[in-house]
Amino acid sequence: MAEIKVAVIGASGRMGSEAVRAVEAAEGLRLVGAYGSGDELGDLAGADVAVELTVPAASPGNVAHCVERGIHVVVGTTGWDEPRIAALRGQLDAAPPSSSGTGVGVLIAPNFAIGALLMMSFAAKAAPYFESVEVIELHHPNKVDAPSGTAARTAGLIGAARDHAGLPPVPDATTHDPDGARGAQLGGIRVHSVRLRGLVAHQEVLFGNAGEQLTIRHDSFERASFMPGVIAAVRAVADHPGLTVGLEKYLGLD
Ligand SMILES: NC(=O)c1ccc[n+]([C@@H]2O[C@H](COP(=O)([O-])OP(=O)(O)OC[C@H]3O[C@@H](n4cnc5c(N)ncnc54)[C@H](O)[C@@H]3O)[C@@H](O)[C@H]2O)c1
Ligand SMILES: O=C(O)C1=N[C@H](C(=O)O)CCC1
Repeated sequence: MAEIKVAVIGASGRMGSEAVRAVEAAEGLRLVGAYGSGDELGDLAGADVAVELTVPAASPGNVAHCVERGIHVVVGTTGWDEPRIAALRGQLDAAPPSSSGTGVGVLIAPNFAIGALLMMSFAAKAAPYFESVEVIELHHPNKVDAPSGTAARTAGLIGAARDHAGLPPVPDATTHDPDGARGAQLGGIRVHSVRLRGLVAHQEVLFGNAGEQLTIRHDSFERASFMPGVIAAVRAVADHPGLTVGLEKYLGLD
């Protein structure tokens, strides 16, 4: 297999610095560029694949820059809502071919950890069987976005599974909540965001029926937990032209 040239955007950050080390240690991958805030991206030093790990405000611009140059992108940055995704689809339609002559591939991965992918898959599987469900995501206090990308994705999967099963809305008698104590509502699913010193990235999905509860919990204790997924995505993105949302699609876990 030919060597894959990789650039990391957001290379000084918590995830980016870990990704730099993981790429350097991975067989068949060569780190050709590491970019931080304010750096000129240019042609990304001839990279075949860019790993984008920055902030929601910068990510769409960075991804567009890569796509316009035929560079595949693995995106870990959160904040990719529907309007942003629609704009990216348009950019992909107009993209030049990649260095290998194939269509450009972009993966948006709300979570790279294998356990988190399974947690989301299990939650989608359980969703049709429970009357009530709520998502609690818990992260380090330096995180700038809420709810987490993982929680938004989980709520979307659960909502779709409930709709498909013809379930009614989640029961909730609340009529007075002036301070937003019931959390955010994403597609009809309540999501609660905790920010606590000492945490990394954690999520619980609570399902309830009369007389029983199912809790599905995932914990990332270290950012090392994300790196096998980042490397797998870098290796696979060129084989998946166009936009893919969710690493589970590459791994056959969906
Ligand atoms: N998909 C996953 O599994 C996963 C896991 C952890 C974090 N994340 C997400 O990854 C993103 C980064 O998280 P983090 O904890 O590393 O954040 P961080 O704040 O530690 O790092 C972000 C870095 O991006 C840099 N940056 C900002 N604008 C930039 C630009 N225009 N060009 C280049 N660099 C720029 C910042 O200077 C900083 O070094 C967040 O959106 C987070 O939610 C995703
Ligand atoms: O630390 C973060 O920030 C994380 N962001 C992603 C999210 O928002 O879901 C993945 C988990 C860690």
